[in-house]
Amino acid sequence: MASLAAAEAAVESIVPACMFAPDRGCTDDASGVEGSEDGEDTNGESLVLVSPTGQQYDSLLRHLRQQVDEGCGETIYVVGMGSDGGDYGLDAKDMEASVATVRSLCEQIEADLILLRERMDAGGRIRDYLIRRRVGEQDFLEVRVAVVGNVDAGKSTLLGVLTHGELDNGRGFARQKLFRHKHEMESGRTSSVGNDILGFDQEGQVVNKPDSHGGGLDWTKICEKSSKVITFIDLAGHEKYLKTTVFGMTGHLPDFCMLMVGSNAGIVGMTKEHLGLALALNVPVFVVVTKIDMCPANILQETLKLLQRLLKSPGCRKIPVLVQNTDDVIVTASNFSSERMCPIFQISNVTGENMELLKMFLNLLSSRTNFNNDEPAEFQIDDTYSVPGVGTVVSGTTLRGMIRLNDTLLLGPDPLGTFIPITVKSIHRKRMPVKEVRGGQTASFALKKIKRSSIRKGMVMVSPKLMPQATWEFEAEILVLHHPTTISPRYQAMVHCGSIRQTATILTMNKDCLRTGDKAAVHFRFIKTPEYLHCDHKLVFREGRTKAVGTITKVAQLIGSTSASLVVSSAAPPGGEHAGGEGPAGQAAGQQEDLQGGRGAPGE
Ligand SMILES: Nc1nc2c(ncn2[C@@H]2O[C@H](COP(=O)(O)OP(=O)(O)OP(=O)(O)O)[C@@H](O)[C@H]2O)c(=O)[nH]1
Repeated sequence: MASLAAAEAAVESIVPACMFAPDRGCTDDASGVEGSEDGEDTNGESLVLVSPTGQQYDSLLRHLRQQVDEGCGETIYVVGMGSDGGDYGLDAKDMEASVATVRSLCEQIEADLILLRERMDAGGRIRDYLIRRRVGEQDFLEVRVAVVGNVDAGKSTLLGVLTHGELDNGRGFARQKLFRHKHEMESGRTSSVGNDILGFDQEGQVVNKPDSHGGGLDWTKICEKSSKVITFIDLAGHEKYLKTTVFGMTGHLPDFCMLMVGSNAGIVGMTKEHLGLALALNVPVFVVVTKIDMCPANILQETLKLLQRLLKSPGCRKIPVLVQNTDDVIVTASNFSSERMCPIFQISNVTGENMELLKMFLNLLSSRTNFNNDEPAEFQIDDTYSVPGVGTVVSGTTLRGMIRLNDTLLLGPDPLGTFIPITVKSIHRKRMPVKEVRGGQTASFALKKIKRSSIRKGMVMVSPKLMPQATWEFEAEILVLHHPTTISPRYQAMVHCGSIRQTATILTMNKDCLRTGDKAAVHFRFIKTPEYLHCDHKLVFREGRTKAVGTITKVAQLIGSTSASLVVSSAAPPGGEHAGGEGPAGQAAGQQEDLQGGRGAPGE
């Protein structure tokens, strides 16, 4: 990415992990209450846990519940820390009493308490615990990690090693278990957006147990045994599959991005491109440097040096942190989603060196988005299948709300902007039949009486309460990351927004032309079909080497349906099926759309 490349600053040292104090402990929350209300000193917090009064206990409980909610079901909790965030430590007796208090708090919120580490300070012991809310037998916390990096960085190999528990031979052994398409098997390259899952039990142990004959993984068993499931979105490294990679990053809603770098090859090919994409979409990135078994020490050091320069450059503004032991894992995982920190792991898929640190880190990652189950449901479709004996199946991500069996949702928009009512007849989550799915969960739905050909990626299934509208046009604030010359009205490129992927034309913009580095408010129009869009959604606008990122600011409403039973589509696509780029820019715009802020009132 040009802006990254241009901006690499020569800053040298990698920041040690220890400079980041764990910030998700009980300290600041509870102490804010106890410290001030009860006049405790800075060590008051650690002592409050030893024998809390009824009032203190209630406040500790309230704060723990809030922390766990904010952490989407889990948090790292430090026992023996002062209210100023400093380490104080407790003697064995006080530690025992404090842990008993925390355990009792955990029982109240139905969570497990798992010891991560114990360290000694001048005042005594300090312990970090993982507190994870218990979920039902069929339920688990879900975290999505997009896996990117240049060709040959070892992405598929690492996923093979992690999910199948067997090391690689350096000649492609581990990755064979993941290949899904024949041409990939032949060329050894990943072209599809693949999904692999890694389950962790309450103790943080990997539960994946490949079948001893075929080496296959039983997803149902993994999910049943897991309290946390990491879904890896394995994205292609080769430039020719960039479209798929961008789709994976926008459409599969990753919580985090794992950027893989081959230590011997260094920062080459698509590495910067992929990093830039993650940054543009605000997805926190951690880096895994592979092949350390075969890399001479001086080359590894050079790669690490270039990597940290890139991460610290003004285009990235990250704080690279080398993860070398379990303490570093806990500190980086505790601060990862909130800070600008970028943890860096150095691993070998062949010897397994540092693999345990990476696994521990993955187990401690928590989803970044808190979903409210009471909101009207919204599900975005990122793939469709025809399953023999079942019919049409759509897969995708639940963006919000809950979807239950037999719910009626509106599916659309079709090329006319229409949404049609459909009933959910069966739901699968990670290949398991379930009765409901919630915001943040991926799922597949079997749909009755609908042809696969009438469903596109980018369509949605939403609650009728949302009265969905389709739109041909929208406005976005965009930043041009790279363009060889200048962009002006009528320019066309592919817009990626969530699972939408469609060419759009620039109708107007608030500047005459745009060059690399320019920001502008741009009015776009899709060329083929209207789409279901939201304000504030991130988008990527790209064509060849041209890349821009942005945020939707206004959505023009054109057509839609207002209830499950009422389907309205009075307007034909203005300018015909392929209007964009042909007729004058203003012609279509002049018909009936009016750019409104937000989603506005539903149309008729
Ligand atoms: N010695 C050694 N070889 C490795 C390691 N990781 C991967 N390899 C080898 O590197 C080659 C490329 O690995 P892949 O996993 O296919 O790379 P990729 O990043 O998935 O490549 P694409 O799918 O094309 O994007 C394979 O031959 C692996 O066996 C490692 O840690 N050490």
